[in-house]
Amino acid sequence: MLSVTDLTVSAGPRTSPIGIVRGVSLGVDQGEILCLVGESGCGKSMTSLALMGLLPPGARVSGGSVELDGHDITHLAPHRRVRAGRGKLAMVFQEPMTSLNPVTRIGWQIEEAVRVHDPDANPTDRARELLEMVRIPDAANQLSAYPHELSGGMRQRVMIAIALACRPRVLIADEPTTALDVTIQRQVLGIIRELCDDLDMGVIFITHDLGVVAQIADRVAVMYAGRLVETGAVAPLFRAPLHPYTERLMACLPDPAARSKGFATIPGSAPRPGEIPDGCAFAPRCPRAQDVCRGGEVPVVRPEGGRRALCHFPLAEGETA
Ligand SMILES: Nc1ncnc2c1ncn2[C@@H]1O[C@H](COP(=O)(O)OP(=O)(O)OP(=O)(O)O)[C@@H](O)[C@H]1O
Repeated sequence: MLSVTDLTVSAGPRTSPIGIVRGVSLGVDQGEILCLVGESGCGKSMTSLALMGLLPPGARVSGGSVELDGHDITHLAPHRRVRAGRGKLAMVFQEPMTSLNPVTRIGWQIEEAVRVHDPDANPTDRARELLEMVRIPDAANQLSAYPHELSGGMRQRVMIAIALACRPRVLIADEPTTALDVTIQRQVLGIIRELCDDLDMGVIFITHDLGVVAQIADRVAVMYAGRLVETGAVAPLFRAPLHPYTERLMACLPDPAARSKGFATIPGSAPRPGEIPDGCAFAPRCPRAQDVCRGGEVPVVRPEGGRRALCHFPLAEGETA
């Protein structure tokens, strides 16, 4: 349904551009949740903003394509997407308080989105229906609430309701539960899963939390230094990661049983755009790296099951980096 091919996002002068997102290819199907995971600064948000046509000033799509339902929307400005009826991608951000207008009732804010995207619908009825879809109790009365009168979890549900106003084919959720405590986080993840199934909608869920990935993902795309280094279905990827970065990232998950051993970390830090080394960008931090990793093209490994990894020395099942 959404097909991204070789997407490249650059910043800086056109004569010497800096690559932020480097040749990302991914697809999302109806009723599927794809989790995009990686360390801070690896390009997750810039990828999603490029898909939405909402890149900040200074950053631009410099290559590749984005197709939604077979239509090329790569360079379509947001208002043109709405006019062309191709605004069927919606996004939810991390902190709802910065997206909601604090001095306007939430009902009015949802109705505003309905008027733009669904002009034939009765705005108040549809706003109530959207609040019910995100399981806000007593939806009719909650329409008159101001954002500060709602909890963080309820505010994030309102943001999801606004995103659903355009009846999206694909919902992009950028760390929507990071600011929530674990019980509320679980509720919001449950709502996103249900909406994905009930509306047959694709979801790209961005997170750096592998615990969240395990709860919600159908497929996972692991990003490092602007590139997808591994993609695959969630269960085989967790059971036997192919890329040393994926395996090291998973080893960093806190394990209460091994508390006395302290926290695992990946030594060093991810390179910033403009400072990414040739060859495999993870090589300087990779325990398996050899000379061949430090220059030239990195081969694509494609074992069975639609999996894919970029690595000279992928891991066998049970092996650690
Ligand atoms: N307007 C901009 N111009 C140039 N570079 C930018 C701009 N905005 C962000 N960047 C850079 O792009 C890189 C990727 O940022 P991005 O926000 O996509 O990372 P991320 O993986 O989403 O991180 P986080 O998990 O912290 O949100 C970062 O190195 C950031 O400094």
